[in-house]
Amino acid sequence: MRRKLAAGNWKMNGLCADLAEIEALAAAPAPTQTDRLICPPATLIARAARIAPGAIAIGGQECHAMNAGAHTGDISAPMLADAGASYVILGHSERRQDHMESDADVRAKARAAHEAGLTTLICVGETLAERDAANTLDIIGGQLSGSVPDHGTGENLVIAYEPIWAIGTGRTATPEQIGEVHDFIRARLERRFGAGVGRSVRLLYGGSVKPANADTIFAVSNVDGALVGGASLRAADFGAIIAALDAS
Ligand SMILES: O=C(CO)COP(=O)(O)O
Repeated sequence: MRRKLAAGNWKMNGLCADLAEIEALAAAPAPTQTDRLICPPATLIARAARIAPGAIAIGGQECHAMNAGAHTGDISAPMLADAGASYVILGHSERRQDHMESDADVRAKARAAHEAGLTTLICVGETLAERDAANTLDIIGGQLSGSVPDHGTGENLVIAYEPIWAIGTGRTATPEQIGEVHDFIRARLERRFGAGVGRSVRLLYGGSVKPANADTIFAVSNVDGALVGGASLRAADFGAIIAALDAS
């Protein structure tokens, strides 16, 4: 059985004082079937990783495809691992848009991350125009084949479906929309990697997940957890989402 995963993406939010939110999560009763992950800004990774090792995993939000070199401002996968991260988010739509990251870039970064021992959380998702043109599954299929490296395993690969129109908008995809895409991703992974690996990769939904809609989302087939933005910044909200996932 796949363990559930509640992942928080703090994006460009969080100062040292906000580490108290991770401390508050760590002080709450631990879920039994759910892994917890926080991806704070890179400046906080090393300190965050010392708060609750083994209980709350810490991840980066991006890494470079090279391990070291003349790349001012970038962070490599071995650096993330060295700071205490065990996961990294790759191919988030904000990175694809703001930094023009292509599927090939994401794939190269994922390869470097796996070599550094990190679990990659690879994001895919369509724009509203693509959905309205009935291209959603084609777009997701293309992003999966382009972004996910061949050597992924059930242990080091997580896929997050984040419809771009649902991120930070308060507009959540319907259970039918989420189910259709998650079933499609599962089928694609099984076809490409075989049933063993394909069935063990965890699939997360992301896009305006809140305590109020968590139960509905976690009841959808092939939803193994959530990648949460805004509602992961406060322990009270993220804790409620974790509890809903653990009980689902
Ligand atoms: O992009 C997201 C997580 O990676 C979702 O963000 P929100 O939960 O703020 O919509």
